Amino acid sequence: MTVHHLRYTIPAERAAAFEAACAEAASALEKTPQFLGHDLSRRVDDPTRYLLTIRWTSVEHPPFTALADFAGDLDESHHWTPVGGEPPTLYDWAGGAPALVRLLRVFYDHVLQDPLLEPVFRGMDAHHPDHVAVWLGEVLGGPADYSAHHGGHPHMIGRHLGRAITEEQRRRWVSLLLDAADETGLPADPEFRASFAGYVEWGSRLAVVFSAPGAEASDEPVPHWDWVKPPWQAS
Ligand code: HEM
Repeated sequence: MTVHHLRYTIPAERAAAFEAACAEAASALEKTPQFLGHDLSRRVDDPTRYLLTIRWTSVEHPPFTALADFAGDLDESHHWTPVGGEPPTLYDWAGGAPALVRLLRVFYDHVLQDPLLEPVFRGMDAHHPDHVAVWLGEVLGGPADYSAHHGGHPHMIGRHLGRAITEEQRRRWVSLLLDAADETGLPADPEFRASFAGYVEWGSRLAVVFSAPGAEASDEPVPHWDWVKPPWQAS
């Protein structure tokens, strides 16, 4: 990960346009796999000074075309790298693609034996477990292969539309996945599991929302999930 700091001096009369351009740039960049997030701050003692912080996967990233009008207001633009090296992603910590494929295959074996979930997944695509492993890998900071080869977020959402998943089914899905994490030996440290369970809870609730009558597909990018409390900060 690279942290990109950009400092701007923007006169008060252009502040609203600048903030709007930053928001527009960020929403365009969210669709690119290199973008991990951003923050825009204003200096407490001088509101004409802005600090735009962008987290990228690497120094190779798309330009800020939406901010071209403010190029002359840019005081400084530098890339920063974390001291002590790159922190591991959740994907690396989990054991990468082999660990996720193992997890999802065991999980869907159990799903197909579960009376509540079997009807939902009856006749599912034989590649479904591996596709969900690719999805999960991208969410947890691994390669952006679901976006590149599997239709990205719109495809994933599309697979849930109209399924009317119940809360009881969602809970069972989550519970079986966490059981499979134990069964396949996913790291059991509290920090990893809290982060993993957090995503599964969030994602499964969105699956319910998108499966409800009247829900529509969206073209948002695949979400990125990060450590809730990194192990290197745990006391
Ligand atoms: C974090 C939660 C979830 C994630 C990350 C997830 C992920 C995915 C993905 C990536 C696909 C598309 C796979 C492909 O590209 O072929 C998919 C399809 C599907 N999901 Fe989910 N899902 C979640 C929750 C749920 C829940 C709670 C249910 C129901 C209880 C569900 C039911 C389905 C079904 C039935 C399909 C279509 C399977 C097929 O016929 O191929 N999902 N899911």
